[in-house]
Amino acid sequence: MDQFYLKNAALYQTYVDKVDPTKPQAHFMNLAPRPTKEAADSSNPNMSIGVRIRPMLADDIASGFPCAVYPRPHDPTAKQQTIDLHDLYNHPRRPRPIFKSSTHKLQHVFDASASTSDVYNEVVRDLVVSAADGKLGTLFTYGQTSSGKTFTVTELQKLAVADLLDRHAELHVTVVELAGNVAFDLLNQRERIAVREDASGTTQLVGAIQHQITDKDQGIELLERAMSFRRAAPTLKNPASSRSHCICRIKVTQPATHTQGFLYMVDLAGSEIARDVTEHGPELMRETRENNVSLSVLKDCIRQRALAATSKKKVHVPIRESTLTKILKHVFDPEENQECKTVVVACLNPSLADVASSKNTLRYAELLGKMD
Ligand SMILES: Nc1ncnc2c1ncn2[C@@H]1O[C@H](COP(=O)(O)OP(=O)(O)OP(=O)(O)O)[C@@H](O)[C@H]1O
Repeated sequence: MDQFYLKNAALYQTYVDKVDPTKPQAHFMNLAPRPTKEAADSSNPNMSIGVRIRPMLADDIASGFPCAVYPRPHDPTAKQQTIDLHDLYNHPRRPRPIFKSSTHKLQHVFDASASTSDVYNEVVRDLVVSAADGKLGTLFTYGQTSSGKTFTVTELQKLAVADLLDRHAELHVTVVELAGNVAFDLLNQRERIAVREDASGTTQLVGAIQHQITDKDQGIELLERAMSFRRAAPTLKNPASSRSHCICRIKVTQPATHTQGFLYMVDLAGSEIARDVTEHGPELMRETRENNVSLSVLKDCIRQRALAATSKKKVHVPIRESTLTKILKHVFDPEENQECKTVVVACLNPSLADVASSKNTLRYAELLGKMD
């Protein structure tokens, strides 16, 4: 596919240049227009979905792949923002490749010019306020490998800590890495820990040390120390690819009222498709398989949780099938009665080389928007 895209990069660009972004969906080369995808439900005040499109990096540009992801200009009056994705296909009965676009609508879209502070102010601050009020807040970033998840979540963690300290909260942080179903404490020399449900059904990180954060600099130092213990390996797509999920949990206590909230900030391992793993050795392949299994359980939980929101029948959400979803139980459990706000930031690498993965990421982001 890469060779096909590279060979037709100039043709692709001529199609992209002809796109009229005011149309609901751009279609060229005699393709019949399709109805625009059903907009995601943005009415749930406890769930926000954002998409962050990282810039094309020097390496992306040097590799010759054009940009495939085009956010439309921000419309402050609209409930949802629009992204167009342009792809190119071979058609057996046509002399030239076919250009095909899809339109995706999401609550919050951050283009390549947006800073992490913009993401924080628009979607994460509310979550932090909620945790400071004694509730549960969860942020997770997901997307294909090298889409900017770690870049985004690392900076958001620091902004959240600074904001919580400004709110005079007492903070205790735990940072855990999940390689498949095995959990390690990143603030205790990668000691292995256990993930268990207690009698009340709450998931506990047994053996993980909670470190108090006393000021911003010490908080940043702790978070950076945790990141330095994270497993990373060079891959075809990312010279410093995180090979695991990373969960940063901040316990937020208000000394005046004794309320206790939790903020979870989760950097998911990158999803990798067959093309991304052609140069993986056996160890990287094993990690990829394990990560893909837990991401797949996560997707099942997302799908089933969305179904549970609309079905009158009891729907099974397979929360216990992976350690990751056990830790995120409060997000997916339809029986959960503690108020929980969730923010998902789907990350995209805009290169045409990754367009199939980007489409998947956007589809799941739209599905998440339907969780009620
Ligand atoms: N918004 C951004 N602005 C500038 N550079 C970015 C941005 N987002 C990501 N990058 C760069 O893109 C590259 C990949 O980002 P990152 O490592 O965060 O991806 P990832 O999704 O966590 O990948 P993996 O799943 O493989 O760990 C890094 O070099 C990072 O610095």
